[in-house]
Formats: sequence, structure tokens, C-alpha cells
Amino acid sequence: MLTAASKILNKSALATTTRAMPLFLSTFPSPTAAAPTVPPLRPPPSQNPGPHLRLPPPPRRALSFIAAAEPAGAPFRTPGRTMESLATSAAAAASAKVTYLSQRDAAEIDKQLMGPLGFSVDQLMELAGLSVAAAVVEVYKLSEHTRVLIICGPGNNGGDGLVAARHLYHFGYKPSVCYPKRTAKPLYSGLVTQLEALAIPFLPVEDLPQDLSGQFDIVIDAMFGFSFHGTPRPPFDDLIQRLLLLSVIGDSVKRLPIVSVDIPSGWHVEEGDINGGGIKPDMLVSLTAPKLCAKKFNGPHHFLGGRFVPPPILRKYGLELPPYPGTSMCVRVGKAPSVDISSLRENYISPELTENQVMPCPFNQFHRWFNEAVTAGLREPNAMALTTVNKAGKPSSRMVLLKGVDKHGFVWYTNYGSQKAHDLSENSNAALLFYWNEMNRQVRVEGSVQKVSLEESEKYFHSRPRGSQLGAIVSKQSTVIAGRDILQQAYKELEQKYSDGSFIPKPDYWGGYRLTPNLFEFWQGQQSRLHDRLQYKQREVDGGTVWHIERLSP
Ligand SMILES: NC(=O)C1=CN([C@@H]2O[C@H](COP(=O)(O)OP(=O)(O)OC[C@H]3O[C@@H](n4cnc5c(N)ncnc54)[C@H](OP(=O)(O)O)[C@@H]3O)[C@@H](O)[C@H]2O)[C@@H](O)CC1
Ligand SMILES: [K+]
Repeated sequence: MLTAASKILNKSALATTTRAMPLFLSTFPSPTAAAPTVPPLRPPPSQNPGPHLRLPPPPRRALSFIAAAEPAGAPFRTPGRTMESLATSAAAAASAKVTYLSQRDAAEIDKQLMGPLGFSVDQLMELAGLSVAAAVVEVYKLSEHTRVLIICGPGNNGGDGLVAARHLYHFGYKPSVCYPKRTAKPLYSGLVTQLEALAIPFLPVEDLPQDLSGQFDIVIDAMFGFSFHGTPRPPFDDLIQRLLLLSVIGDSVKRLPIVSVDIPSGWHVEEGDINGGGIKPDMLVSLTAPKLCAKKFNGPHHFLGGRFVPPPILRKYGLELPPYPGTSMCVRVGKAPSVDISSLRENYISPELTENQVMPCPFNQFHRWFNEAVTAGLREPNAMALTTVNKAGKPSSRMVLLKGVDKHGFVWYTNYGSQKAHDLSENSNAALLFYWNEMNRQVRVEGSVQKVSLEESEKYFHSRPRGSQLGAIVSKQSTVIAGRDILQQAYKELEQKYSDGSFIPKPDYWGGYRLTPNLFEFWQGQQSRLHDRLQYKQREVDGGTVWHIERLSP
């Protein structure tokens, strides 16, 4: 779904075969050659919403349930129904009110979902297990927590654990399952068969060591959910003892973390850990809505999963739940624990970047990585930090969007009155930085910057949505303004002026820049900080310019 420019460049990138790298590489075209117009480069458009689903009319009992639950009041907002930005939903989730369910209400909701509301147990279990796996991934990085033991009980809580095991396997973890009391129902035997097909080991209780921390990096407690009552019977009493042991082995940082599904097993569903002698999970993934015992959970990570609660249930039980971010299957309840910044570290696991794999031409190598970033579905892979330096040597950086790239350089558009424009008029040297976090990749580009032709700027300006065209006119970029309303007022006036759809002229103070590179560096994060850094620098050879590749120490 790349636009013309990148398609053309993709072709040239593809045409250049990967081969053993000679010391001196492809000739760089003269930067003085007339720069062609660079057609816009855009990340793929968001997916089409697709055809509207036509739902069959609900059965009569569904209608009566929904009608009974319907209040006369204002429309209800379903948590997670809107696609909020991560920032918006993280702020909303941290401050959201949360409703806690009694054991009776939890069981009743379960019945209504699987009765009048038309869900099947398989469906809900699949979504519940996926939520658990998604929450685990958010907190326990694969690189440090590969081996997961999932202890499954005899009911649906155990079923959630079996589903989570399958998803964790597909996410790259190494799950093992302890499932001592199997339920002879097709749903459960199907889940077991699915795990067996993935060669996931099923471990008998007798084969589990007393101290689980030597063999596993996480334990998922999927023994009992909201139907638990009394005190745990064998063999679960023994398994709970092993989880209890974990809280006394190692300190809170090194301890084997326990993730409880819906309820910490052995806890009273409403009262929680009554005698204080129960397990102390590090993470609780509440499903549908937290149960009353979750009020007593004081571990660092409380998540909510089960993104399927329809408005009739929300209304009937007056449920207030945090909004799910974006397309996520889970959301954190309350604030995230504060982190020690110095301890934040990622152990990168990536394919090696070697001299004989990279393209001889850095533009082609850039295109290869850019296309991979697009294919990986990264958000705004064309976002880049632009650093400029004024004549006094004072640097400044900001993010801008790459709008075109070819062998003449990297193009972006801005306001010619902005600070970066002032800096560039005094000093044409600049640096670009692309950071593709999810791929452990970074690309640095350095070079000199010139304005693109008026024709190129005009062409791009008129390819933008009309709202962006008006926004460019409204903003006298980097000047101090008294408030946001000034922008909104000016925008409104312009919107009115051009409401007939007439041509919006490009303002003189808006246009493009092109950075012509003299250096590229491709960085691939690796384990133990032994990162790959391949630098391309220009060299003069026989009157021509060639790119020379060197490996830099990480
Ligand atoms: N919408 C929702 O709500 C969704 C709910 N979902 C999930 O379902 C969970 C509820 O599942 P559930 O009702 O099957 O019961 P659950 O808690 O797994 O355990 C029951 C089993 O444990 C047994 N047992 C009980 N006490 C015991 C004891 N002291 N010692 C030993 N055994 C004991 C009991 O045996 P019994 O006592 O009846 O003989 C029975 O076999 C819920 O928490 C959530 O995880 C999701 O899948 C989807 C969406
Ligand atoms: K549990």
C-alpha cells in the first residue's frame, strides 16, 4: 500500500540482489543533478472498516432481557468501544472508577452472557485466555520470562489457563501445563488436543519440583475462579502450598512471579485472603469485571480482560470499567507501579546484521528496512527526529514526518518561519534519526539540507487533506500565542472562507526540505549490548563517489 515513490523504490531495492560486500560500493549519483519531484511517501492507510455486519434479529428472550435492562437515561458508553490513543486511554484507565462484582453477580452475568446475550462458553473462554496471555506479555517480557507453568483447575478458570497456554506458545513463550483434574467435555478435550499438537508438555503434580523457581520464569494460577468455595481440596491444596512457598523464596524483585486468573486461587471470592495465609500473586487478571476480592489485591499489576461486555450488562449491573486502549485485549486497572528508570532495560533479540547481508547502497538498505517496518505494522514508521544546529552551534531536535525518499535525499515539509528553518538558513548541516522500537532498529542519516523546488512543495501541499492545508496556513510555527482558542478561531474563519471547496493556495511560508546524505548508520539491537552498527560513508574513488561500509563497536 505504499505510494508511487516507494513502489518505484521498492522495485529498485528488490532489483539489487544481496551479495558478498565488496570494500567499495555503488556509485552515488552527483548531488548537483536536478532533483526529481519526490512523490509522497505515506505509511499504509488504516484498514477499511469493511462492509457493515448485518445481525439477525435477536431472539425474543434477548429482547426481553435488553428491554428490562434499558434505563430511561443517557446513552451508555461501552468501555473500549472507541479507538482511543494510548495516551488518552492510559490516563483514563488510571483514574477510572471500577466496579467490583459479588460472587452471585459474577455467576449471573456468566449465565446472561451465555443465555440471552448469545455467547457460547468457548467464545468467552477464548477471549478470556487471550486477555490473560496479552496481559502477561505486557508485563513479563519474553526475553526474561520464557518458561511459563500454567496450573489449571477443573472448571472454566482452568479452561482460561489452557487457552492462555496456547496463545503464549504462539507469542514465543515456552509453556508447560499442569492439569491434574481433567474435565471430560469436548471443549476441554479439544483444548488439550490443541496443546498436545504444539508439543506443550503436560506435567503430573508428582513431577513438579517443590521449588518451582528453578524450572520456570512465571507461574499462571488458573486453578479456581469465581465458583470457588470452601478450602482447596487435593491435589490443589498441595499446588497452592508450592505457590505459597514462592513468596518466601527470593526477594520481591527476583521472585518467580505468580499471575492469577480472575481470582487468586484459594482466596474467598468476596472477602479475599481471609487469614492472610493465602497466595500473594504479583499480577491479577480480572475477567469481565473484578470480583470483590480484587479490592484486597495489593500486588503491582492488576489487569482487566474479557473485552466483550455488552451495554445491557453494563447497564443492568451499573458497571464502571476502565477503557481498553486501541485494539488491546487487556487494560491495567489503577496506576502502574513507579519504576526505577535506571532499571529499565530491554535485552534485544534480533537477527544479526552482517556486512554481507546489507545492501551495497544505503538508500536501498534504508528502503528494505523501511518496507519491513511498514510490513510489521509499526505506527508512523516515517516519523524521524530532525536535529538542526544554528550558527552559534546550539542544537535542537524535533520529530517530523518523512514524506519522500529517493537517491537524492530525504524530504519533509514544514513552515519556513519555524526554528528549524532559521537554523537551516544559518547552517545547512542536519541529522535525521529513525527509531523503530518494536524491531530494535535505528537509522541515523547525516547530510546537508536544501529547500525543495516550489513546484514540489505546491504539489505536495495540494495532495494533503484540506484540514491539513488550512492548519498549515493558520500556524505561524514556533511563534508564541496566547492560547489554543486563537488557533481554533483562525481555523474556523478559514474553514468558512473555503467552505465552497475552492482551491486553497499554499502560503509562501510553507514548503519542503531535502537532506542529501553523506552518512548513514544502521543499528540493530542485540543481546548483552553487543549491537550491530554498520556505517556507510562516502569516499572519492577515481573521480566518483562511492559508499564504504564500516562496522562500529557498539
Ligand atoms: N463471563 C464470565 O464470567 C467468564 C468466566 N470465565 C472464567 O470462568 C471462571 C468461573 O468458572 P467456573 O464457574 O467453571 O468455576 P471455577 O471457578 O473455574 O471452578 C469451579 C471448579 O472448581 C471446583 N472447586 C470449587 N471449590 C473447590 C475447592 N474448594 N476445592 C477443589 N475444587 C473446588 C468445582 O468443583 P465442585 O466444587 O463444583 O465439585 C469446579 O469443578 C471465571 O472465574 C473465569 O475464570 C471465562 O472463561 C469467560 C468469561
Ligand atoms: K485463579
